[in-house]
Amino acid sequence: MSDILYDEVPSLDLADFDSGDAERRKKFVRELGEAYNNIGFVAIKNHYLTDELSKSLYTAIQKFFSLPDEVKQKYEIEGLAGQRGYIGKGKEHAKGRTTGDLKEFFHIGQEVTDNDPIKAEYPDNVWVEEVPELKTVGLEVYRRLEKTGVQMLRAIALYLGLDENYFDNKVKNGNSILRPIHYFPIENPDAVPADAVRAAEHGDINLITLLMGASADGLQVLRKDGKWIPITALPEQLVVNVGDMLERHTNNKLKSTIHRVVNPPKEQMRTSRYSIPFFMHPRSEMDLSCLENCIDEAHPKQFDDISAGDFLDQRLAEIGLKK
Ligand SMILES: O=C(O)CCC(=O)C(=O)O
Ligand SMILES: [Fe+2]
Repeated sequence: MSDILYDEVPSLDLADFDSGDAERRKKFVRELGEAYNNIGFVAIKNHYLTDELSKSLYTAIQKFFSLPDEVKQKYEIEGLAGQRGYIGKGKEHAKGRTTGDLKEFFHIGQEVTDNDPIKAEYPDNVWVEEVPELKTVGLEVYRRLEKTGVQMLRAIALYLGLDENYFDNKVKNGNSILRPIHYFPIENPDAVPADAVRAAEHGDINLITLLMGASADGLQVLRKDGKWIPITALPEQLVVNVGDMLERHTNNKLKSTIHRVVNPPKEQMRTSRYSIPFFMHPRSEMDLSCLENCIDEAHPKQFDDISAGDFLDQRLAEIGLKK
């Protein structure tokens, strides 16, 4: 276990892992593992998303979120537990809280294009008549982030002493979600609940999260010594962090670190913040039981056995999305 106290999230170059050079690959795996064993977050460059695509997606989502609330509500579909389409202001709260976060968001899910029977498990995506480009751009970004995630999981598998392709078939047609978020302007800060924040402290539910650079500051990660560290990814970087599913599966070896998005100073509450995380989920049948090689005398088994699907359902109820 490494005890470094980072002042910023470590930066890695995915090209090191993608290169055919064994030493560069090993270095990437070692540094990634060290960071995930410690702070649970890294920033990577040379991923598979382009600047152009990311800009196009930001443009499309800004167009969507600036539609009147009544129009956006057409895309908020009952019975989907917030898994597709629009989720309105204040609907989601962090686990263990009841005050809703000061955000609205939109979910794009997996499009199964082969004849994998898992297609029947997933609700159809919800597309927006007023912003048709959200579909084309959103799906392209989804595919590229998914591909980047597969590479990250290969490096993680090697760090864990597993076969490099251990996660491949577990995330193939997995239940991942692309979530453009709008932290909306607050005209009157005194009118919102005193404890309401943009995103209250939480760990992500999924295996790993890939986060495109946000439009403004505010994201912070909780370091082991209790200090909140701001995350400032460079424009060409993606932030990739460990989620609760991976923490569980690795019996706490890899850390799902608590993070939050703080409110801006009062005079800037009238400004928007946008961000776009991609939550990489496996197929629901994946067994999240602690890996044998992550259990020993010094690290007794910390979690009960559960499948990814059951774990997700449990957490969706805890954050107010599933009744
Ligand atoms: O908006 C951000 O920068 C991060 C959002 C986040 O942590 C989440 O949606 O899980
Ligand atoms: Fe998060």
